[in-house]
Amino acid sequence: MTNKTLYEKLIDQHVVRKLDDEGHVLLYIDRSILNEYTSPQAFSALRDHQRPVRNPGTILLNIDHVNPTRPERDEAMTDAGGQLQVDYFRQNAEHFGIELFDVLDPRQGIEHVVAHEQGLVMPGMVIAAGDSHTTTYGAFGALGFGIGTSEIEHLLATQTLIYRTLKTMLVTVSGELPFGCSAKDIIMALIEQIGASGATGFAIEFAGEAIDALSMEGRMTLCNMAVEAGARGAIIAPDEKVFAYIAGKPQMPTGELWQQAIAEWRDLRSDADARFDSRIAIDCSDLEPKVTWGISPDQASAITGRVPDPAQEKDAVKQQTLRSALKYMGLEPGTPLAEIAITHAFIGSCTNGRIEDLRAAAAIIDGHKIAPHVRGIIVPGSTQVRQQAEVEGLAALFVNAGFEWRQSGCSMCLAMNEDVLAPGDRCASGTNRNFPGRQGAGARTHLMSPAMVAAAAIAGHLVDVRKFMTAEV
Ligand SMILES: CC(C)[C@H](C(=O)O)[C@@H](O)C(=O)O
Ligand code: SF4
Repeated sequence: MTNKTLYEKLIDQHVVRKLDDEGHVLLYIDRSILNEYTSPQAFSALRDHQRPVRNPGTILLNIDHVNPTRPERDEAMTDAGGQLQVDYFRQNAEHFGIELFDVLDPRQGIEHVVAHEQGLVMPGMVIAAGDSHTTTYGAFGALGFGIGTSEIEHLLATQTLIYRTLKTMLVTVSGELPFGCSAKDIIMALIEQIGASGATGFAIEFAGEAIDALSMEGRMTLCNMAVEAGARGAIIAPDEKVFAYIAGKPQMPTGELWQQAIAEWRDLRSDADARFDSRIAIDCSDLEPKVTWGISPDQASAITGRVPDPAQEKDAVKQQTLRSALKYMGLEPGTPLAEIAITHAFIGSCTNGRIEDLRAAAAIIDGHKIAPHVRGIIVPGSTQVRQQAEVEGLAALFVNAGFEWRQSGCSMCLAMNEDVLAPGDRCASGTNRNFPGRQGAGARTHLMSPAMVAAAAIAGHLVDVRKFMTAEV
């Protein structure tokens, strides 16, 4: 009998060599996904030293950050900088013999949606990629984490990384998710509770009945956004739901190999007496739909709440932090959150751009029109999600309600293409980051679930989604 956490087991299985007594190891990496934005210098360094990529078959190059999402798709980027990045990315794919999902590829999309669609994520894997939301893969019982450009170079050259093992945090979520709430509200509640750096230095394991009950999409939302609490890894022990979801995906084993794989994957769980460095318990039965009112993901509250009053804050530093958040957000203390008017509504991103998110939004929008002063934009997480939404009639429903229905990419999640807000714009956003300028210089972001965004788009202001729901929705 061992007493290890799932995280420790995955690390143990991937350690090539222990490097010191401070927790540094040489870690074997099973898979990597690179985007056009964070990989160029890594490739340049390999070229300078005339090094090959050690195992090109384990890498995928995928364009998502800078590509336009205008409905009529072509290969051209909007600006010269983006075009340069994409052109170099294409050259690197060719030069190093690595598969590329280019803009017009039917498999293209945001990397954290594409990866599992293509069956690249399997339980037990360690996946390091040039993007912080690689934590998403924890939903499949894989350890995923983001790496910087020099680490990408090391990984490409050696298939390994110098890695510092993390402390472990068990987040147990009990209770039944209430009406109107989703995985987004659970993760926003956790971040609000522990703070935007509350899990820095930790790998989180999520467990408990509310996690078991979540769909795969919900689990991905949860693990994806765990990085906004500082976690460089968030993992859920794989169960039958995972196996059913990944079965038959491209690149998954089949037949006898598949049977062997799931037999091994069923053992991927923390031991009953595993020791965690930290434990957090959340009862989700009294959650209410969440929104952020500030410039950090932990500056959040239930939609029934009000903009906080800095004067009530005794701690001078915290008071100043609050004041500057409200100044940037253009909000008055005490304003009911449900009275904050918006100019934009955005649904998309690797946090909430999957088919289930679009279905949740459509269920709210059905039969409504968006408020005349609101520009509503929906950017599916992948080309596959887009096609699926069209087949299901969701796209038509969005368009009839007044939304723009666009092609896939990161888009207004980080505004690196032409999908940029203007100073003073205020966006109800189903994304993951709300720091100043995230969606455009001087623009204001309120994070929330896609259903909440849909409701806000209709109302023209932040609003409690439960007002738009019948008990059956
Ligand atoms: C561009 C990339 C480095 C970045 C990340 O790592 O997360 C981006 O995807 C984001 O969401 O801010
Ligand atoms: S959708 Fe947003 S969070 Fe996700 S990878 Fe793209 S920019 Fe980063």
